[in-house]
Amino acid sequence: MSMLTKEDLIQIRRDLHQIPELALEEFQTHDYLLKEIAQFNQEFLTVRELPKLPTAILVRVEGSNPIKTIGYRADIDALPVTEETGLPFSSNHEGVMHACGHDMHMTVALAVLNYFSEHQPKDNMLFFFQPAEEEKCGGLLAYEMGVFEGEWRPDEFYGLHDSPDLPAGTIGCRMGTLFAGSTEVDVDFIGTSGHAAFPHNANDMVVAASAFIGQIQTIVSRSIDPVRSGVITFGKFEAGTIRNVITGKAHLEGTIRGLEQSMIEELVARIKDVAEGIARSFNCEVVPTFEQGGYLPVENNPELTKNFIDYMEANHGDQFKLTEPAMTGEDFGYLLSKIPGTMFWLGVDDSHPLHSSELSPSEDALEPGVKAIVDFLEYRMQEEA
Ligand SMILES: CC(=O)N[C@@H](CCC[C@H](N)C(=O)O)C(=O)O
Repeated sequence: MSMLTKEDLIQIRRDLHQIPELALEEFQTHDYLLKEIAQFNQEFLTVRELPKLPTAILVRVEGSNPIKTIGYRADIDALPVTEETGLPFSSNHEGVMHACGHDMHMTVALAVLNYFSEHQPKDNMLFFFQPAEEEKCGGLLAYEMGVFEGEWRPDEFYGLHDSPDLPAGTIGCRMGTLFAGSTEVDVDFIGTSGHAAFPHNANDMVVAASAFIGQIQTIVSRSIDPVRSGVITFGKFEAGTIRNVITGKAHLEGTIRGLEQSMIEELVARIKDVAEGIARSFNCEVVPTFEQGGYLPVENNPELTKNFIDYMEANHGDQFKLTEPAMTGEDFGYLLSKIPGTMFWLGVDDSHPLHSSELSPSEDALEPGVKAIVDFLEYRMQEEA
């Protein structure tokens, strides 16, 4: 088992929880991870940093008699959320929080790496501490800069996401699509600014953007077959500066989700229709822009995922659950489109959902999660390719 004790795991998690950083700004996190890794047995390890992706860390573990390389990825970024957990180890970074549990992901990955630094694996291993999952697609950035080449290219890739909906320590997975694809959408409104007292001399973009939001939320509910699944969420609404000025500008940021790319394309087309309609009815400019980047659906490789599920059901049956697809996005979907692998859930048993300012994953998930993953990876290396 991992040479890190439960107390070590909890301390690492809490240290990381206090220093959450946004996509591509994970500098303190990077330094913390390097410091922890430097304390591991270095005999089999090669640590690699990426000048063009300076907060990323790759660690290669030399196998004793390798026939393949197994990759394990953990995302390291946080969200612009003001923490409201009231925990004694709450975020020290104002307005930033590990509201998606990536502190848990990093802790589990460190523990798994620590184990294999003490117990040389038969096959090579590659640990990827990845920046920028929540936005800016760190996995795609790394892949496109050629990181995963030669001895740094895994033959199969694994990664997890924490799930507040599953009991602490439970592993969840499914064949096929685990997570939705997502496309980011920004919408800019251009009208005419003016005095609050003379609305007839202005063109109020708070009203136009609000009408847009109202109409947008009829797309899924009124024009999509209810047995299919799609999501449109606008999480950011910026308009205006003071109560007595009519703003001539508004800016919205949202996200579109679908389990098939065709659903996302359908929603994009309908959003464009609504934008054109609002522009006409409010006599203003409405400019939507769309960006998918690396947020492809997370498609679990059939052979590797069957192997994963069969192993978990046979050896951790009381700790394993087949799950339904989720409308979360994950840029691990991009990496899995290039390198076969499996993403799975780790239950953290919390009443608060992912991205909540009160998310508080159960630390009881850490030890059983590490053990299940170490056991599976050792099993994976016993099998011939
Ligand atoms: C697991 C998770 O919460 N992932 C994020 C991925 C965000 C992708 C992109 N920035 C977007 O907003 O579509 C999620 O929000 O699902």
